[in-house]
Amino acid sequence: MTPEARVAAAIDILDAVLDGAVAEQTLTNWGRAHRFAGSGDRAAIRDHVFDALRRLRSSEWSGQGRTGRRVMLGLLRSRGEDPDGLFTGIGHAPAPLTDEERALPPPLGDAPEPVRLDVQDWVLPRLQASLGDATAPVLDALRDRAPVFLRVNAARTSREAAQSDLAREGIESRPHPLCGTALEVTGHARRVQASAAYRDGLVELQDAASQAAVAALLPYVTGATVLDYCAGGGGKALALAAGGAGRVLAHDVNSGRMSDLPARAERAGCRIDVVARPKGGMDAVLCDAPCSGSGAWRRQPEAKWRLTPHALEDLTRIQDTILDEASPLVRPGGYLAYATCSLLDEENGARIQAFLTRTTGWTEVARQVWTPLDGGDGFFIAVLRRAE
Ligand SMILES: C[S@@+](CC[C@H](N)C(=O)[O-])C[C@H]1O[C@@H](n2cnc3c(N)ncnc32)[C@H](O)[C@@H]1O
Repeated sequence: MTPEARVAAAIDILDAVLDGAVAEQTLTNWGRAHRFAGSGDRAAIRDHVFDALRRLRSSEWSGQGRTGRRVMLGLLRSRGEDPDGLFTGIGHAPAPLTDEERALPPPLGDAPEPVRLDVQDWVLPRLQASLGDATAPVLDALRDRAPVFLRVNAARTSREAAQSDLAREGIESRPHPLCGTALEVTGHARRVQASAAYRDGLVELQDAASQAAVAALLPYVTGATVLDYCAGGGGKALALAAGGAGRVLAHDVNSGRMSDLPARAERAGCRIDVVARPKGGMDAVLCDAPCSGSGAWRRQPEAKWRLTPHALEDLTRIQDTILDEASPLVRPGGYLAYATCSLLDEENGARIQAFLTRTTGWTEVARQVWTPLDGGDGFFIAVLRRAE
C-alpha cells in the first residue's frame, strides 16, 4: 500500500471509531477484510489511528470537524506536516483538499488549554490537583506513543544476557533506569513476540513503571507468601515470583482474565497458584486495583475520552471495596500493597487516606509515584503494614 492509501484506510477506521466502534477490534476486522495488506501496512495504519486517538481533541480542533478525514487532516496540520502530499486523490489516496479545507485557520491558534493538552475539560483540574506543575508536561507526554518495555526474568537470566539474546534476533534494546529488570526496546519491537527470548520466558512485555512498582514491594515480600488479589493477566504475579517472593497466589474476581496465567508461568519457569477463594493468613496481599488507567492513556487512548465523572466515582467505590475485602486476608505483621496505573490522587493517596481513616491497626510504610515523565506509565503504589 502507498502511504496515501494507508492514510485513507486510517480515515475509514477512525470514522467507525468516532461512531462508537472499539479501535483495536476495528483494526482487526479491517485486516481480515483486506488480506492484501501486509504486516507493515497494518502496523502503519494502526499507528495513524492511535496517534489520532491520543491527540483527538487537538486534531478535531485543527481539522475543524469530527470525521475521520478531518481528524487525520487536523493531526497532520498540527504536527506541521503538509497534507497535500497525502490527500492527492490518486489511486487509493484520500480526495484532494477542498477549498474550505485549504482555508482552515492556523492549527491550535486560540485553542483552550484542555484542547492543546488533549484532555477532557473536567479531568484537567483534577489532574492539576494531583500533579501540580507537572500536569502540562505529563499530558504532553501522553500525546505520544509509549515505548515498548520488556521485563527481564531475573530468575532465569541477567539483563545483559537478555539484551544480547535479543540483539542476536535483530531486536535492539537498552537498559532503562526505572528498574533493574527493565529493557526499553529501541529497534524492531514487532519481532519481540516471535523471538526465542520471549518464547523461552527470558523476557515478558511489561511497562517499566509497573516493574518498578513490583520492585518497590519486593523488599517486604522476599521469601514470603503473597496473594495477588487482582491478578488479571498476571503481569505483577509473574514479576513477584521472578523477583524472589516465596510463594505467589493469584486471584481475580473475573477468573477468565487469568486464563493465560498458567501458560505464562510455565514459560517463565515459575509457579503461580490460581485460587478462587483466597484464605487469610497471607504474609502480603497486593491489590493492583482497576482504575481510570490515566497513567496508561498513551497505550489506551480511547479510555481518555471515555472516562466520565460518574465512572470515576464508581471506580473509587470499587477500589475501597477491594481494600476492605483484601485487608483481612493479611496476617498480623504482614503487608497490604495498593497499586494503580492512575495519575489521579482520588484513586491513589485519597483511597489510602480513606482506608486508614475507616480501619485501625494499619501503618503506611512506603509510597511511590511515577509519571510518564519518568519514562514509563503513570503508576502509584502504597505499602501498609498490619499491626502485630
Ligand atoms: C489493573 S487490573 C490488574 C492487572 C494485573 N495485576 C497485571 O499486572 O497484569 C485490575 C483487575 O482487578 C480485577 N478486579 C476488579 N474488581 C475486583 C474485585 N472486587 N476483586 C478482585 N479482583 C477484582 C479486574 O478483573 C482486573 O483484572
